Amino acid sequence: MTTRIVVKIGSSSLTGPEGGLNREAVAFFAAEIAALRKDSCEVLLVTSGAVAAGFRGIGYASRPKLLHEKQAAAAVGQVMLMQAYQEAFAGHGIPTAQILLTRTDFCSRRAMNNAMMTVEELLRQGAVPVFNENDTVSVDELKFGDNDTLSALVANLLKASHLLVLTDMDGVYSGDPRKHPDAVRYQHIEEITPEIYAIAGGAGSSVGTGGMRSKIDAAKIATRGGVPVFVGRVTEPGDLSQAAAGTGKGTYFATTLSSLPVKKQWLGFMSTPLGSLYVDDGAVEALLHGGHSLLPVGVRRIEGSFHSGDVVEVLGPDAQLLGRGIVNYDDTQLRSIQGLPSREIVPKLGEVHRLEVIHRDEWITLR
Ligand SMILES: Nc1ncnc2c1ncn2[C@@H]1O[C@H](COP(=O)(O)OP(=O)(O)O)[C@@H](O)[C@H]1O
Ligand SMILES: N[C@@H](CCC(=O)OP(=O)(O)O)C(=O)O
Repeated sequence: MTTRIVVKIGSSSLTGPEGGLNREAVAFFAAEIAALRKDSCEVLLVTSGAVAAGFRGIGYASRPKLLHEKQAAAAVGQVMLMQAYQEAFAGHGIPTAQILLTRTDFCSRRAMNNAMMTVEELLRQGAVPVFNENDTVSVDELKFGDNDTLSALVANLLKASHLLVLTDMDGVYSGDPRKHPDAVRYQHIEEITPEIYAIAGGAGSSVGTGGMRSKIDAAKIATRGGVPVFVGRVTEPGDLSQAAAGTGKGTYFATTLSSLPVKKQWLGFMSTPLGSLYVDDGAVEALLHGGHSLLPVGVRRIEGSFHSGDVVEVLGPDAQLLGRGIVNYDDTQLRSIQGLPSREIVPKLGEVHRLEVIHRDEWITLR
């Protein structure tokens, strides 16, 4: 069985500190990916660097901060980026293809199925699909925020064997090494806890976007979808194959979970919850360990306004996120039955199509 690998390359690895595209870096990564493919791996590439590559070409002295300026720079830089990859991979006899996505695309099952079919065909034909966010049409609140998240969504969707997130640090440290010289590197992170989030800071270089926090977010999404993750540096020939083999210069996030059906991926990582349900300890046990549905008796507090069929998030008594699900009541109905045993629901509301607040089949654990 072919090993399918998603490689994400951050801006910090593709551009200089003053911006502009480092074409030698593009050629280096193309050679690394070509070597992986010789080891009978399929490789999908998620690349940043469009904004960083393009901003000087459109007259900005430094990487823009305003959304429309970033979008203009990306529109210029994306052409430069793809041209550089096309030339670099052509030297290895590998065709490249451009896939531009936005978060809105991921919310559409139809768009995702179309994208998946295109990507599977490209892989069958021996091409390297090169993904980036479609910065021209993304808007601030909908942007992935960074390509780390995009790479995790792609890895889950295409059921990758590994996600390799390449950056300018050789892994996740106990603090940003730029600010904490005594920080120590984690070789492996078994569980992504609030303490791990606490050590992950923002972007390091002048061209980065997501920082280590977004890489932790991406690792959480990918491992939840059954994809192990590497975050680290690839600077010498052979480093990428080492990263894929588990001996890379970085941090590994393992997972024992299986890949998720597209519906659960959408529910967990692409949907927008319209409400929050706070539940009691009994409901926490039922949802996290019992494999049960959420019943009205376990609901303690409701926030937001929503209709039956919308997505809501569910939180425990400690306000920690437990997961997301499709709710079977609107918020008004649910407020009138919260805390009631199931036998009292029909007398209270009349006939309902489902007693469960969230049915197990329409639930995803995110804890
Ligand atoms: N705990 C941490 N461990 C390692 N790097 C960290 C940590 N917290 C913040 N960082 C910063 O995250 C940066 C990598 O993210 P970013 O700047 O977005 O790079 P990229 O362009 O590769 O995505 C590092 O250069 C580093 O300065
Ligand atoms: N679409 C943007 C992505 C920016 C981004 O995510 O940057 P990074 O944090 O360096 O991966 C670009 O190509 O510049």
